[in-house]
Amino acid sequence: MKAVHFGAGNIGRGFIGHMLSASDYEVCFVARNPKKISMLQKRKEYPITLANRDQDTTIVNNVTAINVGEQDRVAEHIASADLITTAVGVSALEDIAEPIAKGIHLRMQQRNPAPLHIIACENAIGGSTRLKKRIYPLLDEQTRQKAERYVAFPNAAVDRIVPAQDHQDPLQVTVEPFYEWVVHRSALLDGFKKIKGVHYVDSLEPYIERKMFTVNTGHCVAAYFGYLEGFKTIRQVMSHKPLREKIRHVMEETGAMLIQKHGFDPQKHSRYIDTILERFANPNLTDQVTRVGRSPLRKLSPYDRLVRPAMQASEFGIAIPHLTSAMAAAMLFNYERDEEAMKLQHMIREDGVSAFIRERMGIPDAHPVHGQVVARYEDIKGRKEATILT
Ligand SMILES: NC(=O)C1=CN([C@@H]2O[C@H](COP(=O)(O)OP(=O)(O)OC[C@H]3O[C@@H](n4cnc5c(N)ncnc54)[C@H](O)[C@@H]3O)[C@@H](O)[C@H]2O)C=CC1
Ligand SMILES: O=P(O)(O)OC[C@H]1O[C@](O)(CO)[C@@H](O)[C@@H]1O
Repeated sequence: MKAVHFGAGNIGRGFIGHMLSASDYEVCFVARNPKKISMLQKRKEYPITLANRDQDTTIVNNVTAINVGEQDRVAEHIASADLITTAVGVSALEDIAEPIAKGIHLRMQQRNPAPLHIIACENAIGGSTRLKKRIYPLLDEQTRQKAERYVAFPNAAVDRIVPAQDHQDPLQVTVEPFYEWVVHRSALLDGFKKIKGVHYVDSLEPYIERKMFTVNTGHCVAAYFGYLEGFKTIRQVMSHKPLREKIRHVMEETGAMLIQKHGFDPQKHSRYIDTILERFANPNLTDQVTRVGRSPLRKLSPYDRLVRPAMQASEFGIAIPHLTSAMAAAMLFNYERDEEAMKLQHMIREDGVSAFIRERMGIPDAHPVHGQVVARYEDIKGRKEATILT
């Protein structure tokens, strides 16, 4: 069985490539970095190290790579593949739609009757559906009709912390031991080769919401609160007891919503939060707050990890003082090397906080969450300025 994976970055190599190879898929990375591509082509393997006490290392084999710019070669690989996966970042899905569309077109021309599954492994709700919406307009009507029968886009939730890193061997990647990959089973076509270790479910929403609004909410909140306090790494943030408590409170607020919406057992959910806090604090992993807080415009968008749980909690009448503080902290993330952070600061300077919350976060002026976020923003900003002045 053959898989084509877009993005040979941290999650691509450290999670998806590893899982696919362990399930006897031949994996071809479609990547951008010429040095990594050439090394993958020559070596056909790379090491991954677990961030545990013994730093256990395993070799991922049966892999190769091609450059995303070689569109004909990419199309040929897609025409004969069984599975396409992606880990390029949600915003880059639009960039890979065209090469995938060309591959599907060639595949249909070649009358390959085998099912093709396309799974976006990104931090987003409905990532594969979003990718499909980018690909379909690029297909002609006949190819689109065939794709409806032979190509499936199951949504998925992926969870494994893989920080940005630099090793002597550019292919090496250190990952946390924990992982969870959940795939929407009902969207699978007959003939799909199961990936070992993947959890297949008929209803994905409870899983993806639990993951996004606990792990991803908690993690980015650790980054934004930590950044405001001047911490560099998530480990430092987690060692600061008052901040760790604040992060837990945010996760308890999203948890109250998740428990009410999906009927999760409160005690089990509390243990889930504990496990996640321990994962953030992993002493064998160094993760920068600026990586975990990256792309704040995306993280503050209406369907992402901050606004979406806040709006749902509000509908259930759940108080969210900590979550609204976290949203305000995200709006104060002004890391100069993050393009989105700079854009965010520019927007707030130009149009004001209220317009940002309305236009970019999708929270109308009259909604109670709107006023709460404005108040928290002014409060945190005021306190920060007072600290700088004293
Ligand atoms: N790192 C983590 O802990 C986790 C990340 N994710 C998600 O996985 C995705 C990837 O994240 P990371 O691996 O951390 O980022 P990364 O920056 O390490 O990897 C992304 C890779 O995609 C490549 N890429 C971007 N555009 C491309 C294109 N058009 N064609 C081919 N390759 C392209 C980049 O060159 C890079 O190597 C994101 O959506 C992220 O939210 C999900 C769970 C955990
Ligand atoms: O690209 P994003 O959304 O910042 O994703 C990275 C986040 O996902 C996580 O892996 C959690 O699944 C964290 O490592 C990190 O905070």
